[in-house]
Amino acid sequence: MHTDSMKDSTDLKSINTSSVSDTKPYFSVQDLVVGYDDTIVVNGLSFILQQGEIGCFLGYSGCGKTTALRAIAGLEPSRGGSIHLSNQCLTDQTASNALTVAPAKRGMGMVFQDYALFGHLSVAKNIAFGLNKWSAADKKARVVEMLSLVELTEHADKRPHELSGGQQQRVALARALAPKPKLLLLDEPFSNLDVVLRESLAMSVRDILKRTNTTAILVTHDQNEAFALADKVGVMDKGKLVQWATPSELYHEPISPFVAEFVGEGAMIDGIIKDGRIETALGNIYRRMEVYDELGQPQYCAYDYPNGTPIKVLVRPDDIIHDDESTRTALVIGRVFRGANYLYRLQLDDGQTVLSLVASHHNHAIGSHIGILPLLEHVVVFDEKEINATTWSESDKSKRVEEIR
Ligand SMILES: Nc1ncnc2c1ncn2[C@@H]1O[C@H](COP(=O)(O)OP(=O)(O)OP(=O)(O)O)[C@@H](O)[C@H]1O
Repeated sequence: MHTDSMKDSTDLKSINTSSVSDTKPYFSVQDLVVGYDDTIVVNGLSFILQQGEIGCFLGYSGCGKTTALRAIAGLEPSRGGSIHLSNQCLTDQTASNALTVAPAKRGMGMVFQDYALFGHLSVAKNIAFGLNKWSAADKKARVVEMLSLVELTEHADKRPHELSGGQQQRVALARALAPKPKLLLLDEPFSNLDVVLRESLAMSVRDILKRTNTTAILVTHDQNEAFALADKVGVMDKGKLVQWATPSELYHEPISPFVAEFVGEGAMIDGIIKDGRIETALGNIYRRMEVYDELGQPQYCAYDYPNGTPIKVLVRPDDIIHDDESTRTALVIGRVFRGANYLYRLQLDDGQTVLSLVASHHNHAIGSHIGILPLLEHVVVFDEKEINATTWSESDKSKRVEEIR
């Protein structure tokens, strides 16, 4: 079963990048391998970005995000694979004469976690730093433009230490963007900032990158940041890109239980196949086809598994609705106040737990039972080989529609 996003990355293998120039992606990484001494840290990374797209590597600490970013910048040597940017080959270890373009010649800008600003230079001079080959007039105009872009015009003559953390990071962004890089790399750019500022700065950075049509790659371990900033997010695990997809696809169509549990909140419950449906402690799940009849009713069909096959079902907090009228109840075993909502941890009759988002005026004590209404229409299910059995490829779907008709 394939999602379109999977096709994006796997189809790359079949693209003959030398002959089909108009279908060539703006930026492509193919089978990249990077390591330190005897250890492979990035293992076969492949993805593409179109011009102006923002990509992100998301993953636990140590999974190889920064190493992948540094190899793209040319700061770590790659041991395998190729990288192409805007019709230029930056490294190709697959060619008979392996080639590598030096970091300074790759046309990339970088923004780091610690801003790396020059403390003795003014904001304007920091921004002008990479423009030494520009004429004085062009340089001056570009600095004015960048100051306005990051809304720091009135701070042009200040030193970095006179600015807040968020302002300093905007100076770093303006400095990186000033020379018009072909690709901007951002390594945990907001991790020194407090949580509230992080999300609003991520949104304003996205706005700036979109306005300047900048192609960028962000590294973060914070999924809110990834979702606020990126068009495509790659979830990494042990040096591999597990899924490269839009934030919404990652959330609704995770390719494996690892992605499902890493992205968003939720709980996995057990199910078992019985006559083409899945029996669970929350009720039966029928395979939905995302195909509708003339009356707009969704069409269902049987899951392709024999009776007795164990299944894992991902239940998100918004799949469990609190309903006082419901005869199905669950025991409140924990809760977290989230302002508008409580996130309840609920125990089902068979001991399994699920989460539920409930408006915070419904204040139920730990130890009480509440009525629940499970919405099992869009849950994601995984078989024993950890394959997402919910996602339909277009060809699987049309074949199935034909069979049903
Ligand atoms: N210079 C180095 N020499 C040897 N090993 C390294 C070096 N840099 C990183 N590593 C190792 O490579 C692995 C991946 O590190 P990397 O910094 O790429 O991970 P990361 O996903 O960016 O982690 P974090 O989110 O903590 O920054 C880790 O096990 C790390 O210890």
